Amino acid sequence: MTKLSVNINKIATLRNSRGGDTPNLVSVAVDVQEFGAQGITIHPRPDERHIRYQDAYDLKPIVTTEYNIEGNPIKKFIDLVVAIKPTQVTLVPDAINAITSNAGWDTIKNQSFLTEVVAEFKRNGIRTSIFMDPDLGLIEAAVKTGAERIELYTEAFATEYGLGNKEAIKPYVASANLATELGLGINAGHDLSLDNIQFFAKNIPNLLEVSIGHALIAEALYLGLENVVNLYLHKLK
Ligand SMILES: CC(=O)[C@@H](O)[C@H](O)COP(=O)(O)O
Ligand SMILES: NCC(=O)COP(=O)(O)O
Repeated sequence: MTKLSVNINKIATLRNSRGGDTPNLVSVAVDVQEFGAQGITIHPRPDERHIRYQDAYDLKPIVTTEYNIEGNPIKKFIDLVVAIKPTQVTLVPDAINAITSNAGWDTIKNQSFLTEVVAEFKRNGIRTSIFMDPDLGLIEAAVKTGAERIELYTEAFATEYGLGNKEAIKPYVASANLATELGLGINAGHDLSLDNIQFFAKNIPNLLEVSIGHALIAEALYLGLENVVNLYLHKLK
């Protein structure tokens, strides 16, 4: 079965927008796990515009499922992850000012850098996953870094599937088959949603974990809105 890791970046975005502590990130993470999610994902960015580095520490004692920390392995990020020792670190080659993740690693160009970083996390007992486009050559190079998993970057699939192009799954299926053959575990994420997740998960062999944030939090708003509006109306009677 594929595990669902809920990315709670957007909860932190909402909290930060008022400068206070509503919604409380730790309570949300506790509830998300209570509701059955099998993991919590955060992606602290260098500007801390949503998840703050302190959040990563505050979450550590309450994440009883898989704790996945994503980010670009700059020194500050590596130190944070090594101090916290989550279940998994997902390496993402973010540009400093990227609005969101927009590319996977070039595992050929960055082979020696990634190999060093993966070894450092391995020494600390942390599983490493590499965020990747569905490119067979790059996946062959990924295994040489020593990483245990790859995370397939699903934005291209999500966009094409939304336009009705189901063929967009093909490179992901081929990538998953190759990764399995090479002994790499398979995660996936970015722009997965209630609309596309079932099709994606049904077609990708050996999909271990998906991390979903942006759409899941938006869907939680849509699906919860009627209930909350009615609760307010009731209080105003
Ligand atoms: C690696 C990945 O696809 C997600 O972590 C995504 O980047 C979410 O980050 P933001 O919430 O900052 O958009
Ligand atoms: N690794 C992907 C992730 O954590 C969530 O991405 P998104 O659902 O916010 O696009």
